[in-house]
Amino acid sequence: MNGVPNNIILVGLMGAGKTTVGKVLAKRLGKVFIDSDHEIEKRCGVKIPTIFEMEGEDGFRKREASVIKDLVALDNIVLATGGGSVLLPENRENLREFGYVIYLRANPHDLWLRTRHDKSRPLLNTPNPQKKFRELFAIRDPLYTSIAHQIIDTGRPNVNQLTNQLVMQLELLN
Ligand SMILES: Nc1ncnc2c1ncn2[C@@H]1O[C@H](COP(=O)(O)OP(=O)(O)O)[C@@H](O)[C@H]1O
Ligand SMILES: O=C(O)C1=C[C@@H](OP(=O)(O)O)[C@@H](O)[C@H](O)C1
Ligand SMILES: [Mg+2]
Repeated sequence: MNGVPNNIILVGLMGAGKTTVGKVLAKRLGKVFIDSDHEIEKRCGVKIPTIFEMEGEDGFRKREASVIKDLVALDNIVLATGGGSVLLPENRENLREFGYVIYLRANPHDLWLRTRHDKSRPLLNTPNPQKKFRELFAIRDPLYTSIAHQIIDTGRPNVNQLTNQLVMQLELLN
């Protein structure tokens, strides 16, 4: 591969840091940052909770698959995906082929701590979001792992430390 791969894809559960780390990482690497959720919102003209309200999760997944299919035609980007992007086999294939997939991993408790004040994630709008995170982790951790070229545990370091670590590791790839 010789150094930093052309396209870098961040996957992981809600709160893993895909959007936050992705932005900083793209800047550091001189790549364009794209977030598939922002792209879906741009195309629809409404926010994600509204899409879930109007079309349900299935409707959202169809839009997400269509956006991912278009984004993997680009080049030299850092792509932050939505946490559920790995559910469809079609997306997993597209993402894995597109570039270097990094799974930002965190435990359900830390993910809950990071997201509990943010109301923009419809799947967490339940009486017991901590339980929801445990359930999502059980289903999705194997899916993220199945397409990842690299798995990073995000427990301790802050966003900047994490990005520094990632840049170093990417530069050392061969
Ligand atoms: N490694 C980290 N350490 C501490 N806080 C983090 C870390 N990664 C992300 N966060 C915080 O968690 C929240 C969710 O991050 P975000 O980038 O939106 O996650 P995602 O896009 O994966 O759902 C943000 O407030 C962000 O600052
Ligand atoms: O995990 C999921 O199914 C989702 C994650 C969200 O993105 P983040 O992972 O960036 O929070 C967003 O795509 C939507 O609310 C559904
Ligand atoms: Mg995000």
